[in-house]
Amino acid sequence: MKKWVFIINPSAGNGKGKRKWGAIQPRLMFEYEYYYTSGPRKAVELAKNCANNGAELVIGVGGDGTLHEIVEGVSLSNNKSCIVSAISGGSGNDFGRIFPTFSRADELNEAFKNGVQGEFFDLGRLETNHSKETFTNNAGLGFDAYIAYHVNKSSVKKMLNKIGLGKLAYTFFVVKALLHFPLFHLQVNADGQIRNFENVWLATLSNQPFFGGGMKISPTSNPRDGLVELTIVSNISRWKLLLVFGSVYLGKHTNLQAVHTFQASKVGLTTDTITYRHVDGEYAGKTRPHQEDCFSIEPRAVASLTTMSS
Ligand SMILES: Nc1ncnc2c1ncn2[C@@H]1O[C@H](COP(=O)(O)OP(=O)(O)OP(=O)(O)O)[C@@H](O)[C@H]1O
Repeated sequence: MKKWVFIINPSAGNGKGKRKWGAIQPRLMFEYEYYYTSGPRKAVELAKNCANNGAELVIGVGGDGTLHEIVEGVSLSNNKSCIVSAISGGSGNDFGRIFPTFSRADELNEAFKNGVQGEFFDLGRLETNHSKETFTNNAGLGFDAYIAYHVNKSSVKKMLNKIGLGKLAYTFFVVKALLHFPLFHLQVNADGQIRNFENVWLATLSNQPFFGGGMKISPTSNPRDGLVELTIVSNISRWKLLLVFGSVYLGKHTNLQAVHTFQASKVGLTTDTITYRHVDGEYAGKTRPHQEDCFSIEPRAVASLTTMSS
């Protein structure tokens, strides 16, 4: 019998995921299992167990943090044919900009009746001296990770979320980061080629084009090509950096002098000072000076739903 599982993060999108699930669940016309996550990292174990117990499809209801955990969990299972999809219910939802997802109950009912097919995509891996992480969309160091760290631990965000103004917290921390973020020196080892960069704001490794809720940071990234794209922003004034962010939405930033891009299968990044890391927008610890963080791609590691065009 087909086994479909929903994993719902009730806190994603300030309750948006939970509300979407509440609207969809009563209209589902097939048998399924569903679980709520009770806190950070819980979706990893849930997804791994569901895949090991024969799930054909695991659907995450939440944002990119939730999907990050579900993809990791499925990658750790011994069920290589388990497919991951989503009902976007977070604030960013970059997973759903590139991988097929569901938004209505009738789509789910139809798909269950007709059957679904999977298509493997590449999984990003980050290995440091102290940890191992995966990434589905992107990972990186610097300014954006600093913002992710401060927003997520901030009590201001929780307070503003309660009155529906959670996005203001991001604006607050973007301004704070513009004023206070300490720039760093970065050594890049891209497939054996060494380059050095001064006054770096951020270095992002992309498995797919989108980042930070719709910014097209790496327009040429393809999650099925076995490669990762590196985007570095350096040597630009604090206020001109805002222009870079403006142009990223259109994917036009890659022509700017302050933006450097590389393609590789393996990238080592070494900073001269401590800076912040993220994987799929979730804070992932801090770098140690002069210790290399190694980013790589595991080709075709996990299955998403087949895209319409293929
Ligand atoms: N029950 C829970 N309570 C609190 N946090 C949870 C719970 N379940 C999962 N989480 C955590 O919530 C975080 C955010 O999830 P997700 O990214 O899906 O939502 P989001 O609203 O898009 O958040 P973001 O603002 O980071 O984009 C994840 O790191 C996840 O580990």
